[in-house]
Amino acid sequence: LEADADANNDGAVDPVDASDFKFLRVIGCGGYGKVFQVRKRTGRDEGTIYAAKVLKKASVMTKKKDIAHALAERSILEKIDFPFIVGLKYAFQTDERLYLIMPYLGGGELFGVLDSEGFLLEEEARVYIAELVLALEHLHSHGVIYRDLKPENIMLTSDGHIKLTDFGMCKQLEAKNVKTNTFCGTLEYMAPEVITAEGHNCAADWWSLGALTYDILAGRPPFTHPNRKKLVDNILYVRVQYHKTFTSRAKSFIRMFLRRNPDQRVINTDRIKGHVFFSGLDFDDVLHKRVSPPFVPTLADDTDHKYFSKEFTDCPVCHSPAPPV
Ligand SMILES: c1ccc2[nH]c(C3CCN(c4ncnc5[nH]ncc45)CC3)nc2c1
Repeated sequence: LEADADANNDGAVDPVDASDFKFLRVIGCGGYGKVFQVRKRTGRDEGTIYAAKVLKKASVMTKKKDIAHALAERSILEKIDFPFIVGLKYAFQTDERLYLIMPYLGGGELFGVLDSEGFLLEEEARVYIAELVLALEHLHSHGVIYRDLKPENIMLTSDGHIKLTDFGMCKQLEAKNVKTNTFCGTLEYMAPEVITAEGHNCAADWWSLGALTYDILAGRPPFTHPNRKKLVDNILYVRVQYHKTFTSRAKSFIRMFLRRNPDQRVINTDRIKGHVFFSGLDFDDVLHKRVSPPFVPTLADDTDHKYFSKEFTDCPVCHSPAPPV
């Protein structure tokens, strides 16, 4: 794979493998693998900090088609280069593991900001929503449906702008319990047609954007319930309630997307970007990061992991940072 290479000084390419990285700490852990903070030991980018997602093949890819699917999805990521979508810097594999090396995003999850703020004002929220609109527009223009847009997949860079991460390869596999084949991930932002597996297209991502916008403004998703069955029923059948703090333009914006019939959902990005919710916001300024984000992480250095859960970074037992062999 072309991503298995690292141009050296004379332009020749050297293969990259796990030994080219010092594994510093765990920053994410799921049923099918872990994500480590790593430092490159070699090449022109020696010293650079990356996030290394390490996927255990045996536990996730029991069929050749799963491996083919993961590699195909990986090759899409290698070709996508967009300000609000995390890139794939290197990708390589051993017999046991798949390695995806991505730029390290020190700001942690967007919703870490919201956890500390509770909810955002419309003026603040719409900067993030505008960046997400551009990210979805770009993905869809490349024929990629994100399908799993949710808070934990939206990270912040050190300058406070957003990056979409993961693209569902691991999360999709991680979320699907291979034994029962039932989806066990986050349902709150998932479109009805994805939940009922009726097949979906890019409209599913716009539903999720509506649910995310509601959450950022209200401090909770539009559909919640402690019981998963009742949560699904709410998503499929219950009318959305808007607190009186929602402005009419915010309700109008969200209502474009929270329509249960995907054919009635607004998916035209000119109409979306032209909505009064974004009035006064220049999307060319958004694209070129000329619009300041509402929050800029305060990071001491390029390895600062203060916005990552100590459950991972400090756990000495189950998450040893020793390089996976
Ligand atoms: C399987 C198992 C555990 C996982 N943890 C993740 C998260 C971990 C945090 N992420 C990132 N953090 C920092 N820089 C990052 N750059 N790119 C991503 C990233 C996002 C992914 N995905 C997983 C999939």
